[in-house]
This record gives sequence, C-alpha cells and structure tokens, in this order.
Amino acid sequence: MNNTEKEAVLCCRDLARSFTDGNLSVEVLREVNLCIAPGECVAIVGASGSGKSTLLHLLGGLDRPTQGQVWIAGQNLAQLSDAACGRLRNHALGFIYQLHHLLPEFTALENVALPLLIAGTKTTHAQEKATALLQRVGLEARLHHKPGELSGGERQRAAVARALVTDPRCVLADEPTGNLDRKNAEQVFDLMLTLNSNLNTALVVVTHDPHLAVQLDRALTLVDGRLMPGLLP
Ligand SMILES: Nc1ncnc2c1ncn2[C@@H]1O[C@H](COP(=O)(O)OP(=O)(O)OP(=O)(O)O)[C@@H](O)[C@H]1O
Repeated sequence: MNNTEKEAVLCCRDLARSFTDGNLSVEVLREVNLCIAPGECVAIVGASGSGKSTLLHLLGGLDRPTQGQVWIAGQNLAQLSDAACGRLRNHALGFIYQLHHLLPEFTALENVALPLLIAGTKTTHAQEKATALLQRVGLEARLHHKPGELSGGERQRAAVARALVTDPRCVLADEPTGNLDRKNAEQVFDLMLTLNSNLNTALVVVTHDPHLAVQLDRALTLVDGRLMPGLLP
C-alpha cells in the first residue's frame, strides 16, 4: 500500500464485480480504483444501471467483489470474516439511503440512538448523543415523533443524524435526496455537507443530480463499468 492508500478512510484497487444469471455474465464494474481521503467529499454519478449502487455496496462491505480489494480505515476486507467486516462497518461507516429506513415503531430519538446501543454504548450516553445530533439537524422539537409523524425532509434529516451518531470516518449515501422536492433536497444536502465538514467525516454520495455533484470536492462518473474523473455529459 502507498501512503495515500494507508491514510485513506476508504480505498479500492482494481475492483471488478460481475453478476451471473445462468450462462450470461454481466460485468458491471471493472478496474475501479478509488481512494477517499479523511474528510473528503466525493460524488459518484452515472446513467441508470451504470453500477453506482453496486460500487457503494462494495465500498461499504455490503457485497464482495469478483476481483480486487477494498480497504476500510486501512483494513483489507478480504482478510476479515463476515462478523469482523460487520463490526468494522458499524464502527467506521455511516449509511444514508434514498428511503430513510427508519424503524417505524421507534421515535426519532430511538432510531438515532440505535446504532450506538447496538455497539454497546450505555443507554443514557446513547440518548444524549442522539439528542445532540437531532438538535444539530434541526429536529429538537421532533425527538419523540415516530417516522410516520415526520415530513419527508425531517425523516431524511433524522437519517443523516443516525448515519453520523457513531462518529464514522466516512458516510456512504445512495441518492440521499432522490425522494425529496428540490427545496428539501437542497436543505438536506447542505446539512450533510456542513455536518461532514464540521465533523471532518468523509462523504461518498451517489447522485443523479449534477447540480449537487458539483458542490463536492470532486465528482467521478461511471461509464462502461469504469470510474472516470469529472462530470461527463
Ligand atoms: N444482485 C444482482 N444480481 C444481478 N444483477 C445485478 C445485481 N445487482 C445489480 N445488478 C445489475 O447491475 C447493474 C448496475 O446496477 P446498479 O443498481 O449498481 O446501478 P445504478 O447505477 O445504481 O442504477 P440506478 O441509477 O438506476 O439506481 C444493473 O444492470 C443491475 O441489473
């Protein structure tokens, strides 16, 4: 590993992923190389079906590559058991999806505290930390509301708080504003950028929206399974 790779919060080398259906094999990603520096914010764009979610799943240790290596916080996933990979993922990464994936029967506070409770944090400390983050995303008046009692933008802000509550090194976000109208999308995106910058948390965002992508440190485009620098037409 070179120094950039050693210091990276997330790194992949010569990554390939194909899916086989009967005799047909589809190569979705090939020779993908990427290193995310601490605090760096990167957008991944590309046409529908170009492999953006597949790449995010591989980087997040949610899927295994057909070829190549992934390191999270310097640890090579190929050398970890599924259980160890899960612990590393919970500790080092936060996830935000297009749909909030908040648990409907839990309040905003309980949803945000949950990753800490799973990691073994005491309840009072988990609740304090979750409350502080919900305040930072402007939901101090919604702590005891369940997801069904929140607006779409509020639910996504709670999802941002949940992704950050464990102090991850990097947040992986798959179309985090894809379900919101323009105004709410910009508010949630601004919030993610501000919080990630304040907390020095890296951010990898999959987005269809070039207007959002240009606000990040760099944008990369997936074309024919390969990751190209910049926003391509
Ligand atoms: N588990 C799987 N089995 C078979 N094929 C898959 C699987 N997951 C993804 N694919 C295929 O890989 C390709 C890339 O899918 P992916 O979801 O990564 O694209 P995407 O760029 O995120 O698309 P979108 O912008 O529409 O969400 C698609 O052709 C998809 O059908």
